[in-house]
Amino acid sequence: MMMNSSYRPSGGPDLSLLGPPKRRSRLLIVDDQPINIQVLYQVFASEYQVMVATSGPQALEMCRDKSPDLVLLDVQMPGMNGYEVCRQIKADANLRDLPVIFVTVHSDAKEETFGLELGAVDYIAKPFNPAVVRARVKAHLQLKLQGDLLRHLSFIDGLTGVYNRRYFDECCEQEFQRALRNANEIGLLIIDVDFFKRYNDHYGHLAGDEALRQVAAILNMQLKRPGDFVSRFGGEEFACVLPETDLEGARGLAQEVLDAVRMAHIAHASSDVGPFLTISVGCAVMRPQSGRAAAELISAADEQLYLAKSKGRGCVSCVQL
Ligand SMILES: Nc1nc2c(ncn2[C@@H]2O[C@H](COP(=O)(O)OP(=O)(O)OP(=O)(O)O)[C@@H](O)[C@H]2O)c(=O)[nH]1
Repeated sequence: MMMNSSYRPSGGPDLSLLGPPKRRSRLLIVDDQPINIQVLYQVFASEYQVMVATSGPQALEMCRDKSPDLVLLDVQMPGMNGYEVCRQIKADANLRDLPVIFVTVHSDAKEETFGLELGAVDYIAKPFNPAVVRARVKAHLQLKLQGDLLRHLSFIDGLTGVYNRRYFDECCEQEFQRALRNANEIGLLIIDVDFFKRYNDHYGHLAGDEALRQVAAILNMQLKRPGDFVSRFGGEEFACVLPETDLEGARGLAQEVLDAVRMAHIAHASSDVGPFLTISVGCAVMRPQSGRAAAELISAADEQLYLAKSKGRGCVSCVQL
């Protein structure tokens, strides 16, 4: 599954997803006949946020822009029919998890099988019983929300609550491609806790875990722009992807996170840097061009981290590619 960064809050994952839903579910009704729209609207308007599209292309646009939770899709429409809309939804990595229910007068077994094979979750024949349609939609929405939650959890690091390496790998590549398309710069920080083996040896592994949680929370707080995100890159390493950020901006942020960790005054009696826990930060910035890869940005930030370590730790090292 692709993650769409436009829905990502700054810094870390949206933990509000773990609680009860904060908004009404969004239904998109797609039909070219106003009378059909009206009937379905009346069935659902009191319970859901209902949106309407009257053609296939408009439906696809609304799926991309308005993030509905479920689509009720008429089959027979002039121009692009419902089957084609469904096919395009299922072919789009950002939309393929969106449940589609066909609502149609053409309800023979062959048509129904065809619609389900295209990836629809259900097929409702007209004329329909409103109570049955309501119940079916409710059941499919519950499944959708559970699926969303599971997908979301699969991208979170269990120890620190920030995004995990899997999320980093997908989203760093996605942001890199976006920067390439828009001719923007992109920055990457790779952050490592200094003398962390000694920390574990001195305070114990559980205290080490707690220190990692604290560092993750500090990094989360420092990242304020909607596209920025923190992830756990490895054991005691974190990575921050900074879309649309130049060298000066990335260097400034790197220094801010460094200062914030130091100012948290987490005691580290066996560090050579000072009495408190510190981090080293490798920072790389580039304006991607075709033929270049996100891996280049990652290995450059990693090299800078190595330089920061060799300069004595507790500092930032940056490069513009
Ligand atoms: N408590 C805890 N420790 C971890 C975790 N993941 C990795 N570590 C520890 O982090 C330590 C990293 O050690 P090193 O790679 O030698 O680096 P370092 O001691 O930080 O030394 P420098 O990076 O050179 O400053 C190892 O002892 C790992 O066991 C974790 O999830 N929890």
